Amino acid sequence: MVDQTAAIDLLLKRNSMKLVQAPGPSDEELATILQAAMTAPDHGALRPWRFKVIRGEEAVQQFAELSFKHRQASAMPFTEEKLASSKAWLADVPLIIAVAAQINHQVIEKIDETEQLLATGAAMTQILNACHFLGYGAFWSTGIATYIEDFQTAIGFDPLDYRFMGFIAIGTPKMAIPQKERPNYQDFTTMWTGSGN
Ligand SMILES: Cc1cc2nc3c(=O)[nH]c(=O)nc-3n(C[C@H](O)[C@H](O)[C@H](O)COP(=O)(O)O)c2cc1C
Repeated sequence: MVDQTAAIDLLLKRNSMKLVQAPGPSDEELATILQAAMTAPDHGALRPWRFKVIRGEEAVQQFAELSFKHRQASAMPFTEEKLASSKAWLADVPLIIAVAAQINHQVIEKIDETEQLLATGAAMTQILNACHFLGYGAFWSTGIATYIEDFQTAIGFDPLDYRFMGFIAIGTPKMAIPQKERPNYQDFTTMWTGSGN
């Protein structure tokens, strides 16, 4: 029996956590996290999301080095300070899931690119939620080289076919995750009661 109050309480407490370390999710937990992404809303059941799992020290470091190489060769290289802090961050991350939307051009008149991006973003949110539910820290980043086309191609997301949406760094939180003060939904919400209002 699902404890609905506990489930909602947990959902309301979701926070991103950037500072993570090993251990990352087990094989079984990783499967659960990725399966959670399959529950994302998805117009036309296109399943536009594509995931690349980058797991373990060697793979994560190769991904990091490739990102930094492209960033430093770009028109907007990091400062030495920013480079050092970004390297220090990724040095401890045990798992990265890089995500792209594979755009289906056949259906684009009915289900446009924005909708396909939204479905992929929703899948990424489900990954964040699943990590949180399992007690892992997770952080969605579009930093470093995410928007550099040569980097996108290098990791297998050729921009002709894919829209790279960034990566999620996942692991054991390095410290208790601080609970953020969230805005009140009422500040973002009005009632619409008909055209007379
Ligand atoms: C599409 C997207 C890209 C993001 N990219 C970055 C990023 O590159 N750097 C960063 O500091 N935060 C980035 N964030 C924000 C963090 O993932 C996180 O949401 C933020 O720190 C607020 O924490 P919260 O999720 O607990 O509210 C991004 C969020 C989204 C949705």
